[in-house]
Amino acid sequence: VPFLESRGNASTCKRTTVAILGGGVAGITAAQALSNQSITDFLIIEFNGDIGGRMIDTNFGEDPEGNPYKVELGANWVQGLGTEGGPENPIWTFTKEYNISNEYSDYSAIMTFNETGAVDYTGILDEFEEYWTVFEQNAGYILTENLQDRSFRAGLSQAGWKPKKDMMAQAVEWWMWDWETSTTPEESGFVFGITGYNLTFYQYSEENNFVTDQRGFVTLLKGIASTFLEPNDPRLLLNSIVTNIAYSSDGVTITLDDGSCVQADYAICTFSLGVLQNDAVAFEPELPEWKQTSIATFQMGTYTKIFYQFNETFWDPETQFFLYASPTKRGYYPVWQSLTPEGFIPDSNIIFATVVGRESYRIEAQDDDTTMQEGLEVLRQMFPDKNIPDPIAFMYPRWSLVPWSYGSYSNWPVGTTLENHQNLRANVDRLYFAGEHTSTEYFGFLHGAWFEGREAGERIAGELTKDCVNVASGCGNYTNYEVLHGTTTYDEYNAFNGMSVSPFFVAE
Ligand SMILES: Cc1cc2nc3c(=O)[nH]c(=O)nc-3n(C[C@H](O)[C@H](O)[C@H](O)COP(=O)(O)OP(=O)(O)OC[C@H]3O[C@@H](n4cnc5c(N)ncnc54)[C@H](O)[C@@H]3O)c2cc1C
Repeated sequence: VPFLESRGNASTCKRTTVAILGGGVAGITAAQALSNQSITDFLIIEFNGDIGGRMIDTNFGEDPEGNPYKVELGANWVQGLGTEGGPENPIWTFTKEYNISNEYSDYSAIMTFNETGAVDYTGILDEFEEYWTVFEQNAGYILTENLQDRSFRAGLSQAGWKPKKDMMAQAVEWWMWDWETSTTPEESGFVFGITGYNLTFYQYSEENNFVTDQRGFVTLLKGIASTFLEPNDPRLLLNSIVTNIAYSSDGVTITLDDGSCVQADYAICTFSLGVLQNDAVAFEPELPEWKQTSIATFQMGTYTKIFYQFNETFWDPETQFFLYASPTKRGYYPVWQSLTPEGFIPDSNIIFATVVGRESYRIEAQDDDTTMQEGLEVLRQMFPDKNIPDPIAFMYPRWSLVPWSYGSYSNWPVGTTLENHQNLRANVDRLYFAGEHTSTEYFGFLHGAWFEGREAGERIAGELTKDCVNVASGCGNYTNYEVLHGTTTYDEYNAFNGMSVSPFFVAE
């Protein structure tokens, strides 16, 4: 295929100043930042038929009148709200502004179970909380002294938390770690695991509010978008799938799957880390080594909510969370969340389980009925005295297979550095990047995407208008690191360190 043909005939491309690739939170806040600086010539190019990205709901089950409920498949909580006089999470600000119905998630409204039924091991939860202070001190020391990072598992273990084969302790650990990050303590880095937690929950607050709005959580994003987009605004291209991004120091040409193209002075790619990792989009030229390394390094987790609606609430109607410890498998249908309590959706009789990571991949690969039966079997163990009926509705998404996301949200693996992550953020020529995954402070969260979209928009607006409003970190190019250094110099590979043959030795 001739080069020009592969990326569309540039002379017939739509022209725009800034192409915003993706209409999720980051794409919308990027466009808003441009609008705020009077740059109105932009195009938002979005795969789906609506904006929102990972803020996405679906109809599920039915209410007493026979109308479906709305449940959130993706983001569901405002995480870390804010304190009086302190900084406020922007997602919380807009949740209030657009009257998004929500309710405080009370993590102490919890009951604990194992395969024999209800067994109170909430004491282990309290114990883990006490260890958390030690984790924080240790991680803080490693960060300030620039010591070698380790896995979250190693961090836990060195602080004295060793769940061993106690499945109830493992369930507690899953609830406190895997549930938030979608990854195991073995896969996660220690320092940035603790840092990420602190920056959201200590900077704002330790409150998480669960959104139950029957218009969908995305109503919030639509509210923000309505401040600068008209209804049916021609600058929003929906159902438009980007396949190819050709970039240079002069501009960016974007090709869509129908062969049409957009030529822009700048572009902001807000596609998820999963999309970038799955080669769903081709870059011309290939992204530089430093960029590719960062894309390959960070992890895309998968978080799966498995929804059941019953014809009655057979569980305690006031309890929000039911934690289950499987006798054989850590992370097997571990958390069940009820929508019955006051403030949620009381008449719904909806309860949903959450699994992450490998368990998500396992159930994604099997049919719905098999998964439904597995969950029911767990519920029958948890409530041995109840006669548990078959559900009247059942559903779960398969996030790791969704072609516009390929997973749920990102996490920092073992042994990475701030520099490597900065490379994930950094632009390559006129092609900028933003999204949940580029947030150093709030990766994995809605507010991370919100800040990062705004920053990319402000950096480009600063270049175009010569008026830089992003005072904290400037406008135009992001910092990037061409070379990432290891911690062992080549001459240390010697007999004194136990390596008496060269690591490159090959017997003749
Ligand atoms: C199951 C789940 C639970 C979560 N829970 C929470 C939570 O409770 N609280 C919280 O704060 N955060 C939560 N998150 C994270 C939050 O949803 C994300 O951080 C945020 O929505 C990411 O926004 P974004 O703009 O970076 O990316 P996205 O929302 O993914 O936006 C990128 C956009 O690009 C589009 N796109 C992708 N590929 C293409 C292509 N080839 N061509 C054109 N367009 C394309 C996509 O359709 C999408 O609209 C959750 C996420 C998931 C999946």
